[in-house]
Amino acid sequence: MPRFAANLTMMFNEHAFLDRFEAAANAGFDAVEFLFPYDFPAEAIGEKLSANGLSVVLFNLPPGDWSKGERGLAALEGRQAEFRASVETALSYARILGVPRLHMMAGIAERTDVAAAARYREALAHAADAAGENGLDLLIEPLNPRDMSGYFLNDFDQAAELIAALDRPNLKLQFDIYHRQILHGDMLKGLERLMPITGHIQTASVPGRNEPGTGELDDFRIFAALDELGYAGHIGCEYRPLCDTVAGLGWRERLQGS
Ligand SMILES: O=C(O)C(=O)[C@H](O)CO
Ligand SMILES: [Mg+2]
Repeated sequence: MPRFAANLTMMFNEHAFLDRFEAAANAGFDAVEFLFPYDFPAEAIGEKLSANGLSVVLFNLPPGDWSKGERGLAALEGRQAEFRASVETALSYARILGVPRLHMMAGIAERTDVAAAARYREALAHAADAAGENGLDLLIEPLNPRDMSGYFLNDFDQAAELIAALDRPNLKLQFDIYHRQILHGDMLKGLERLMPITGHIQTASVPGRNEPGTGELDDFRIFAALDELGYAGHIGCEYRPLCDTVAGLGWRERLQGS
């Protein structure tokens, strides 16, 4: 049976961020992920993890100024120094929190912009090497344009080609089932083909981005396929609950015995 990590950016929003750790543990999770820890000292988050017997399986590098629409610095012009500083910030949090992987967002840029593509590649190589020196994986995730308009990395083959070209053992794909379905479909074949380069999986129903089992896909068939493919990592529950988070967790009972 797959293991699930609660995404504390989307789930347990009934509570303030630092209180979501206890809520997730009380709801039976042993692992969490979140987008960004940087509003809080790493030590404060570390205390919440250890007090609640949780591990953190993923978070992102700082994305630039989110409130101004920035969604990563890597491909942006004139932001290389800031980008490199953001790698160091993420690594300092990673060392304290013990996370095994980081997601690097690409930024808003045209996919046909050759200079942006070169900046992104260079940033990726730098971040992957820095992560590798710390024993971490570095992940990239294609995002669909409905949720993230203008995002540079918006195609799973584009991601796979970059991972092959950069040829770093710790550079991997973040396979978000929700984005994959919106961008390409062909879910089971896509998982089978991309599993060798996949470092983390996330789930949400499509198109609502809610609890598994509430959308157009057979999410439970997909979870079974992940088992069959030998995926041993956590599946991040990156969904917006339709109701109270705990009341909406009934979908996990459908996994018993699967
Ligand atoms: O949006 C997603 O699916 C993510 O996982 C990113 O980390 C943040 O946008
Ligand atoms: Mg995701």
